[in-house]
Amino acid sequence: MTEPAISIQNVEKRYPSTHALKGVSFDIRPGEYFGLLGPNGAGKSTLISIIAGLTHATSGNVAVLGHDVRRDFRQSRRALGVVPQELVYDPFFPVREMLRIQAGYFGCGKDYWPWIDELLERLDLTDKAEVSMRALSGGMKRRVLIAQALVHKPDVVILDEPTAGVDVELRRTLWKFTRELNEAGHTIVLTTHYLEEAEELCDRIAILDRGQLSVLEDKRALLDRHPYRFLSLQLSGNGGALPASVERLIEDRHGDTLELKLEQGKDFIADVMEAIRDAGYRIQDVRTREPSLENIFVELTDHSHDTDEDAA
Ligand SMILES: Nc1ncnc2c1ncn2[C@@H]1O[C@H](COP(=O)(O)OP(=O)(O)OP(=O)(O)O)[C@@H](O)[C@H]1O
Repeated sequence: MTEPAISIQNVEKRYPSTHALKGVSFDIRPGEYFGLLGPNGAGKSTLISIIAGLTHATSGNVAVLGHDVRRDFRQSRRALGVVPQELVYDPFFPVREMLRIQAGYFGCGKDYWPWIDELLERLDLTDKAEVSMRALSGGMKRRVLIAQALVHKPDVVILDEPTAGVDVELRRTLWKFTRELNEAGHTIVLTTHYLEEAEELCDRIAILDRGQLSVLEDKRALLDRHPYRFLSLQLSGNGGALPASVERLIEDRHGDTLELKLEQGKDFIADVMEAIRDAGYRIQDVRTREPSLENIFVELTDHSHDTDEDAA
């Protein structure tokens, strides 16, 4: 069997006041584009820190391409490129020099310089190569961070919210670039709060929720497993009260528009429209929409109906 890109077995992490990871196990397969999602405080950053060897798990095992992150730290770290959430850099070095130094930390010498120039090119940084970090804009610094994580051509790349606060153009550049890296054989792990990003890019999705794995599934299967669709109806006319059969489907109303959620095989568009016409309205416009990953995520991580016991 092929070695997992990342293997996570029974990982627990306890901080003095928080049980951040409560026994998490899953494998990330080589070559996949993997989405690690979860609400704030779910434990994503803690798990990434453990994978990167920056924090130790309280118990459990993690390996990158078969290298245990504690016992074989150097090899596991060498196989990994982590694009961090926060900007950390030395302000005085010019960009290209800084990247060459960074490559040196991984034992990568001059034969990696052409790759560094390629990274600069792909991230639109070539004309900034001689500029010092402190003179770059926030978006440019973020591009450098990505280059920095990739200087040693790691097999596995972790992107921890790479597009938080970046403009649309850079976001597009990054999407394209990471997809190309993935096509070239790199395993990509993406954490993001932009669910449309995960929906667009990822093959499989894991959702961490309060320190536990609540979902691990192919994206397509996850989307298909939620068999409902949204119906948006624009009404006119002075009709009366809508029947209960329609009222119970209403998710939102704004102006003359009703947003309804219909379960496949149970609620039928034709029946709904007929009931609305019978109530004395004209239907001016009809739109339907499939659920997005965002809708599913909200549904799966909504704890508003939980009891206190569930949270413990
Ligand atoms: N160094 C630390 N010391 C104590 N508690 C911590 C520490 N780091 C994280 N925690 C706690 O562990 C839990 C998980 O936090 P973590 O940052 O891993 O979540 P996250 O899923 O990355 O959240 P976000 O999406 O907000 O970044 C939280 O309750 C957090 O307060």
